[in-house]
Amino acid sequence: MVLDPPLPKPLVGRLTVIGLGLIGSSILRAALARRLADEVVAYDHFEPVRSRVEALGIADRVAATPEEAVTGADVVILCVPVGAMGAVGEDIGPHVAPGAIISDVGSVKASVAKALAGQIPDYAHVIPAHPVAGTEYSGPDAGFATLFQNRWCILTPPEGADEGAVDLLEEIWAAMGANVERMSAERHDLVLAITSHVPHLIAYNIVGTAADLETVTQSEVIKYSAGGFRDFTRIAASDPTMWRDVFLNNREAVIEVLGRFTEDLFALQRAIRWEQGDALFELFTRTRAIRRSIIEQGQETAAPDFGRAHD
Ligand SMILES: NC(=O)C1=CN([C@@H]2O[C@H](COP(=O)(O)OP(=O)(O)OC[C@H]3O[C@@H](n4cnc5c(N)ncnc54)[C@H](O)[C@@H]3O)[C@@H](O)[C@H]2O)C=CC1
Ligand SMILES: O=C(O)C(=O)Cc1ccc(O)cc1
Repeated sequence: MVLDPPLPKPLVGRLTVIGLGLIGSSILRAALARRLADEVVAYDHFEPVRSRVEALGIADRVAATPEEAVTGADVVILCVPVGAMGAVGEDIGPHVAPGAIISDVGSVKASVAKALAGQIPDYAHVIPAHPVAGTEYSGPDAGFATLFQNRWCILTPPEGADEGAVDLLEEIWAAMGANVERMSAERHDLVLAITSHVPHLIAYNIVGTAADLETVTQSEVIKYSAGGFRDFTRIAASDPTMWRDVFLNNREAVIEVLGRFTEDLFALQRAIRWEQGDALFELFTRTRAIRRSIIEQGQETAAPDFGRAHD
C-alpha cells in the first residue's frame, strides 16, 4: 500500500498533533508524506516519546510544552487516551488561536465532546473525529503512514458546527486516505459499542478465562491457540490504559449491548444443553453471511491481515 504524492498546496498552515503514540505518529507520518500543512508540529507529555519522535524525524518541529505546540496552530488533533482529553483541553484551552479547529481521534465521542467543550473557548471549533483504524500496538514506533488508507473516519460535529471547519477536517482525513462519514456522537458510541468495544471486552474476557483455568495449563493454551483463541489474544494485547478509558467513557452503550449479548449467549448455552442443532446451524449460517458481505464490500481480506508488514 502506498500513499498518494504530496499535495500541490498544503491544506493548512500549521497542524499540531498532541499524543504521539500509534495514532498520533501515524497522522504525523501521513501529514508529512502528503504535506498536508506548511508546518507539522508534535507534542507529547512524556519526554522520551518527544525525543523518539525527534529521532524518527516524523515532525517538522517537536514542541516542549502544550502552549508552544498549539500557539498559531490552524488545526490541533488530540491523540491521547479518551480519559486524558479533558486534561489536554485544559492545558491548551487558553492558548488556542481564534478560528482554530480542535479535533481528536478518541474511540468514544460523546464524553470527549463534553470534556473538550468545557475547556476550549468558543472562538475555536471543536470537531471530534474517530479513525476506525488501528492495531494492538502502541507508541511512536508502531505508527505508519498508510494506517488510515481505505478505512473509515467518523466525524461527529456538534449541532451548529461551522460547516467550513467540518469540511476542512474532512479534507484532511480524506487526504490521509480515509473514507469520511458524519454522524452524531451518540449514534457513533452505540455503533462502536457493538462493532468494536464489546468485541474487545469479549477478547479480554476469554483470554482472562483461559488464563484462570486451573484444569488447562498455560503452556497448553499457548501451544494449541492456533484456533479462534489466537485472534482473541491479538485483540486482548491492546493497550490497557486506552481500553480502560473506552469502557469507562462509553458505559451506557456498552452496558446496553452487553445485556443483549449475554441474553443471546444464554440462548446459545440453552441450545447446546438441549441439543437444538437447528438453532445453532441457523445462527452460524446467518453469521457466515455477514462475514461474506464484509469481504464482498472489500473491507476485509479473506485471510486475516494481522501483523501485516508496514511501510
Ligand atoms: N490504538 C488504536 O487502534 C486506536 C486508538 N484510537 C484512539 O486514539 C487515541 C490514542 O491511542 P493510541 O495512539 O493507540 O495510544 P498510544 O498509547 O500509542 O499513545 C498515546 C500517547 O498519548 C500520550 N499522552 C497521554 N496523556 C497525555 C497528556 N495528558 N498530554 C500529552 N500527551 C499525553 C502518551 O504519552 C502516549 O505517547 C485514544 O483515544 C484511542 O481511543 C482510535 C483508533 C484506533
Ligand atoms: O486492532 C484492531 O483490530 C482494532 O480494532 C483497532 C481499533 C481499536 C480502536 C478503535 O477505536 C479503532 C480500531
